[in-house]
Amino acid sequence: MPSASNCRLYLITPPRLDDVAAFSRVFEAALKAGDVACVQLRLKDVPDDEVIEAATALIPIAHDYDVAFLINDRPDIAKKVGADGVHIGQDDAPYSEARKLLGPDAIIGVTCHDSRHLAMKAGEQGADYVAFGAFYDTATKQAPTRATPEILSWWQQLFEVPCVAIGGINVENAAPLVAAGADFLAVSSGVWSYPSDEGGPAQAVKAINEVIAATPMSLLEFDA
Ligand SMILES: Cc1ncc(COP(=O)(O)OP(=O)(O)O)c(N)n1
Ligand SMILES: Cc1ncsc1CCOP(=O)(O)O
Ligand SMILES: [Mg+2]
Repeated sequence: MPSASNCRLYLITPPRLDDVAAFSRVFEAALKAGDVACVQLRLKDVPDDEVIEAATALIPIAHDYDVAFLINDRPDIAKKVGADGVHIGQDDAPYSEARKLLGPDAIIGVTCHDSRHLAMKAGEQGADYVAFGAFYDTATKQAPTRATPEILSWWQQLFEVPCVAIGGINVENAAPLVAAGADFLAVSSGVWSYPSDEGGPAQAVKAINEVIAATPMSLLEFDA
């Protein structure tokens, strides 16, 4: 039986930001264009100083729009820059360490790939969300697993902790994940690489919000 979806957009920054001032302008236009619940600063293989510089520029903008700001991989940097939390993967700092460092109010999300077991473990530990993926092909990361939408329906039906869908999500392919029960769609290239002659990232944020608004939740059948 279809019911209204509460799904929201979760932005992941591009993996490199060569010009933080220029990106800040694009970032603000994107946040102005439609609902965004959360932003994750995901700069890979760059010195800490670059992460700190980007976070220092982007956090005030995110907070102006009531958007939570997370740091990828690094609870220590999240604490240092005053971020709202951290996203950790299975090869990053353990959940318990991140929670100890950041305290009870921080948002801590955990990568669970396509694993029910990892998600139940993260949920029991106290994670604020569990992330499943990759749902589609993506050039942003060599994703080690491919998830199917049934895992979202399974999680949505059984647990209170929100679930995030990630991996290759864009305006065209977002709807089945909303219908399957994703609480958040985590999107990077589907927003930042949206063609400028079609309105660029701001238009992508608007269009994904329109897809979310037009898509009721209609949970899939799953194996028990
Ligand atoms: C929301 C969200 N989900 C999954 C990931 C992937 O995290 P991880 O497996 O640690 O890989 P990297 O992002 O660190 O390359 C994520 N970052 N965000
Ligand atoms: C970080 C991450 N983890 C699994 S897929 C992925 C990449 C997300 O970026 P995109 O939305 O561009 O596929
Ligand atoms: Mg990681």
